[in-house]
Amino acid sequence: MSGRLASEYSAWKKLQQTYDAEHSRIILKDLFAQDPNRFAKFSKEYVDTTDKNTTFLLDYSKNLITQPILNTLLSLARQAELETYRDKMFAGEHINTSEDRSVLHVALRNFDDFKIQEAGVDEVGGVLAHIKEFSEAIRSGSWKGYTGKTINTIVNIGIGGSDLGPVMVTEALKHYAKRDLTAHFVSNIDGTHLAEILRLCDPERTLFIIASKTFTTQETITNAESSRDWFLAAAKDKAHVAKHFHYAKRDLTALFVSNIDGTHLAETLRLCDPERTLFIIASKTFTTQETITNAESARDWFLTAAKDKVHVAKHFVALSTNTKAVTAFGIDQANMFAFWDWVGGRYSLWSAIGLSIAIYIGYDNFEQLLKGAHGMDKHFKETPLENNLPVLMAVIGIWYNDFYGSQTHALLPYDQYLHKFADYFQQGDMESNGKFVTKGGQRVDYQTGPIIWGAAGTNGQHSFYQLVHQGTKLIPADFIAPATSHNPIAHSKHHRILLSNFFAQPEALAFGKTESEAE
Ligand SMILES: O=P(O)(O)OC[C@H]1O[C@H](O)[C@H](O)[C@@H](O)[C@@H]1O
Repeated sequence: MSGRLASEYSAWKKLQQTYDAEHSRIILKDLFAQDPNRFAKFSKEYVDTTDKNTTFLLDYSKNLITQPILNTLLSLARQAELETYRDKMFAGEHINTSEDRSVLHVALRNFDDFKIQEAGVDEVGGVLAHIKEFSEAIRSGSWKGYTGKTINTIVNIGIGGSDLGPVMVTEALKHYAKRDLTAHFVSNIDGTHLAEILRLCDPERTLFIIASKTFTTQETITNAESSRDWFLAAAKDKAHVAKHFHYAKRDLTALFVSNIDGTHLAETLRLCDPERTLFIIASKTFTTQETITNAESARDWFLTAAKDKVHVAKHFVALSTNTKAVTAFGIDQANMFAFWDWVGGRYSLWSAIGLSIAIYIGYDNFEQLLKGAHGMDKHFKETPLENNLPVLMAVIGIWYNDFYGSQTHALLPYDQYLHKFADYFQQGDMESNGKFVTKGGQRVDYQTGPIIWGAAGTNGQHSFYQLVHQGTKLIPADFIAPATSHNPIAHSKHHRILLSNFFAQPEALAFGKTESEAE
């Protein structure tokens, strides 16, 4: 971090020597056979310091590491001054030297805990109060559109960080949303997928379409049987398992437009009633071509119905750092939700860019989201590297990317709610690591990060896992651990698939099934 090449540190050289000398002997089943305590040694439970009920397990025992390798990886982090730069970041120093900016997304969810000196940090509370007031007005119906009707649809127009974060979180926290949906698709065997959809269905008005070429696919048939059970609990007589149609009974719908291809906006507007739609123009700079073009088209569409420009104020708000461009667009400054240049686009869901989340799931739930992230910030700031979950995941990632030469890293959450997680984290990781020079301007001679990809795990099993498991060495065969008494979770096909996920992408652990859940 000091500007040197990472490959110049002694720890890097030692890792290279270790890899060259030992990697052919690092076989997972042997590591478990040699050490019955491997799981205990290489797993950590996270307990949120502010909410002891918030816990999760990080199991990194199924990675191709030994204690000496992990120690050397942590030495590398120390030689690169990770702790010093972390502390500088939390102190508000301008560690983004190319733009002379601080990097302070942690200040968006701080709740006055860390003392941070930087212009704008003391304004965060005011913006949150604005988000609370506005989101509650939309949700309660006290905010009325230009004909006096309540808002039932919000359309977020934004791209990159101004789209991916809110899309991911509104999907992940859908359970808490004020909404009803129109057409539903169930694929994941994780019961929450079907359960969430059945919550929206009236058995008297629902049609189930069982789509399966073979009619034997386990996930589909299980879901079909559960749906039939649910239906019969209400309908009683099997004779009724015949004709059922459902109709939209929409409450509050959140839609997202990002692509400049006009069909994205056009298809979205088909679902909107101009009298009851709120457009949220989400752009940090308010100059991004795709977003501004879509915002102008949305305004034209709205004015075709509303006629008078004065009504724009009731139906358009902006999330931006650029007051001048927002007011020039015609949005009332009172309806602008500010943030600051120290928020990177990929971290902006925690800022005013999260307005769509707050409206969709309610401000109190949005605040819980911020507090959960703050708990992890505290852990990252205060925990020694040996026990520091994000640091452990990061250094294991370097081991695979730079020494094993793994070029891609799949994120495969088995929870349907997280089906947008890989899309979101592609930007988080790849935009962060997408550099080719050091802080000192020197060209690097190693990989700075993997290609991030992924999907809901169960769905991936029926599309791309075949190549992962049986293709030409995308993942070395050693990664697929056979069942052993020391490795009890590897006793079924399903568990072997879970294991191989763990080998390739440690971050998935925090979000996917834990070992005990898998059992
Ligand atoms: O929010 P905006 O200013 O419209 O920017 C949208 C996106 O633009 C660029 O691609 C940046 O690299 C991203 O970090 C950003 O999220």
